[in-house]
Amino acid sequence: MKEFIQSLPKVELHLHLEGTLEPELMFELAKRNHIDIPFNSIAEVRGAYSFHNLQSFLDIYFQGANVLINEQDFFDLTWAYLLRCQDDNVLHTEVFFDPQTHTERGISFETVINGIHRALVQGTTELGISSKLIMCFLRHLDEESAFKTLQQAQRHQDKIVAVGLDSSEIGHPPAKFERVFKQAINLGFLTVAHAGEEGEASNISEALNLLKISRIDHGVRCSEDEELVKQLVRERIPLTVCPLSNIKLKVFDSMEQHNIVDLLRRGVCVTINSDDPAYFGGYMVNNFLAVVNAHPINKAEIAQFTFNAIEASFVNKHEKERLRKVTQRYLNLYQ
Ligand SMILES: Nc1ncnc2[nH]cnc12
Ligand SMILES: [Zn+2]
Repeated sequence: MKEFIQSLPKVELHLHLEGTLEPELMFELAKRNHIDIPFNSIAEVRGAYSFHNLQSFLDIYFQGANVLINEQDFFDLTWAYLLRCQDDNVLHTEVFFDPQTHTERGISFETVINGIHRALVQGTTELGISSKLIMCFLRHLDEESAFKTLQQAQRHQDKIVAVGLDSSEIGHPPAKFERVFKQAINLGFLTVAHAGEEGEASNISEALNLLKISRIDHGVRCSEDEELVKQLVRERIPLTVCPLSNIKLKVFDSMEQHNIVDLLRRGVCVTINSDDPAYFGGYMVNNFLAVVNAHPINKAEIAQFTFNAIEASFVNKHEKERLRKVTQRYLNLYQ
């Protein structure tokens, strides 16, 4: 099964570039940019990655991002992630970045996006990995800051396909950003949002109704509302689920208790993603393996995660068809 998962074609739809900052690169960038970090060794960094909820992770995640200063740093971060995609046979990826994490520290929007974009283009030409970029608003910041960020993004609309919403869910419901999302949609951006990760199921409905999102990031707490699950199935609304993240942040007590396989079998368009792999114990293959090791599941069901991700992706219908064919051929050969 391990070999089947390793070579299975994959599509990732929920990945924070800032969450791919491995301790080794953190040290290298800290040295290069003369930034003090509160760790003496890579082992010490990894030792600090023990979280009891989303906020305890976010505190460390924002601190880690302080080593990213120059355009080349954002290139190196993104390129290192794309090499992991190559290792895990990820054919297409749709990645988040949080501009406010950087602009709030005085780094220009251009420095961030130009470094990321250059790596994504190189990923397509040199590695054959296609990608889309999604700009997330930090929901713990105010509406004014989100509007300002949206304005900065307008000059780069050729590089950004959608806007999203991340950071602390509790206390910052989707309604807080209804007007920002309305403007983003008017400008031509697609929309997604983190909802129902730590926050309750009503956040999912609110994000669907007020923010007009194309897919829900996490959304695992939908199980608490039977009518909502039926709606997700009926309308094929995708959930970008992040199994290892959910265990690390104590959304579920164990992988055996995770609801992803149950949702899959009920017909929800669930997908497997790595969220912040440098912090949560691994990239796509590790997330697939963690699910499969905890839940008896056959190869057709495992491949369904890829078919769902293709369906939920923002690529055009010809590209979807191509990815479906590649995946079906693989399944036919190895089933
Ligand atoms: N899992 C997560 N939830 C909310 N915001 C995030 N930012 C990075 N990872 C996140
Ligand atoms: Zn996330």
